[in-house]
Amino acid sequence: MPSLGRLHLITDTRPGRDPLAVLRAVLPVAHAELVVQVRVEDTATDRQAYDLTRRVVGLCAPYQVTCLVNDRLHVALAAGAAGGHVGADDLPVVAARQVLGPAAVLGATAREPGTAVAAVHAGASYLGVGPCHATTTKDGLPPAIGAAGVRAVVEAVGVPVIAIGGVTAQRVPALRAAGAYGVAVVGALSDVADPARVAAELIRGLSC
Ligand SMILES: Cc1ncc(COP(=O)(O)OP(=O)(O)O)c(N)n1
Ligand SMILES: Cc1nc(C(=O)O)sc1CCOP(=O)(O)O
Ligand SMILES: [Mg+2]
Repeated sequence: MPSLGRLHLITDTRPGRDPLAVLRAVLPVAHAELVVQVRVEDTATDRQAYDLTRRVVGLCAPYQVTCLVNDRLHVALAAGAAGGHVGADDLPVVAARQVLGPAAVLGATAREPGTAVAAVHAGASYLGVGPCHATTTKDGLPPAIGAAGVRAVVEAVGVPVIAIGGVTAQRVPALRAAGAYGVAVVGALSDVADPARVAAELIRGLSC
């Protein structure tokens, strides 16, 4: 299993966004500290997800950057990604592990310690934990759990915890202090004029 980067860039495929331009800017700054999770809108076709993933895998390869695919594990396998990420509406973690095989990176969403422990027993190699803070990127999320909620999960499991939801460079130190191994971001890198500069700030915070 590849060692896990601490900065997870989740592709922003909302209208008007250019996830590949953001990735091209961030890769030379982040190198192997980066993980890219290809996440497409539910309305996207598998072909669109596959084509985007192939391009991401191709961009990541020279930097030894891990590429994962959200939800659509068949796309991950077909496109040569290193693994995938599943949540409560996706394949159960144990089934996702069967699909991907023992060597793949498999992330699972957990919002509290009980789900987190179950996901690790079922085969998750890391956990996405949140929403840490309010976010406008995704609708329908439960209330933010804050750094304290992240700490509760960290104390319950032995796999890397990736904090997600409203994460900014300013918020990284508190999340790291709570035991987060890394962070996953959409808007922090997609909604800014200079994603390379922000990626460098995020990585500085994650290195402490
Ligand atoms: C790192 C990380 N953490 C959490 C999620 C959310 O996954 P999920 O709950 O399945 O929701 P969708 O992203 O599928 O809408 C994630 N993708 N990555
Ligand atoms: C895709 C996703 N999942 C979340 C969860 O808590 O499960 S929060 C989120 C969106 C994160 O975007 P931003 O960095 O712009 O807040
Ligand atoms: Mg999902």
